[in-house]
Amino acid sequence: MTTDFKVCGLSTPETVDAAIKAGARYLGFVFFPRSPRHLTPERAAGLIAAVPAGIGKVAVLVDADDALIDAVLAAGIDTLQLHGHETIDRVGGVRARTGRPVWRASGVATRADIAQAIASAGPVDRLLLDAKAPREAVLPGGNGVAFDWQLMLGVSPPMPWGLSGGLDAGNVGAALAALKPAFVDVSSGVEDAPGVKSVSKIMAFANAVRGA
Ligand SMILES: O=C(O)c1ccccc1N[C@@H]1O[C@H](COP(=O)(O)O)[C@@H](O)[C@H]1O
Repeated sequence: MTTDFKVCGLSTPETVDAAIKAGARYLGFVFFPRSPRHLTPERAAGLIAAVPAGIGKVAVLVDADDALIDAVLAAGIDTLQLHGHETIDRVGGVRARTGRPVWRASGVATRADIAQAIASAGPVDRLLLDAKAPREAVLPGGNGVAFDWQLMLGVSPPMPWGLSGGLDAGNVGAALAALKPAFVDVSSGVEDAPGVKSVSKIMAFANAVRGA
């Protein structure tokens, strides 16, 4: 069975279409002005309108307020990926208020980070383990950096979890074989430049996931 994958940071009709044709289970849209992948809810609505039922439309949010969350849901988003410093109470509050699936993303650089990510995830539907952002990074994610996957050996999070950070067509097979996450998430690894997605790299990533 093929592992589910998400293509994140989509911003054009062509690349949304490519991700759908490649078999992505989730499409990610970033609502964070400092990101080169940032979209307004209005622009996202135009892209989401073309997505068939059955494919998840995930908003990547960083410490978003309720007004932005309501705007992205109105744009057609169905799943909320919280990628900032949201507390357990905030995660639970967003889930209770919206009734939508919530994913909690956490940065990993050490085994202690993984334990902390699990302990502080709150009532999430999925946990997304991403590489901790480099000190000089402007973004909390989407930096194309992987963490040391050996840190996950022997760790079995009690909730469905996904792997992200620095994945691409060349390494995702090894990641899947070693860690067996419920899903994988890619952004920089299917780009020609920050924010510029590549149709051929999306296809190559999908083939690598299927071949794993
Ligand atoms: O992609 C972004 O611009 C972004 C901005 C703010 C928070 C998260 C972001 N992306 C997420 O980062 C990971 C890993 O991305 P990459 O493959 O290493 O580039 C992924 O979960 C994206 O959803």
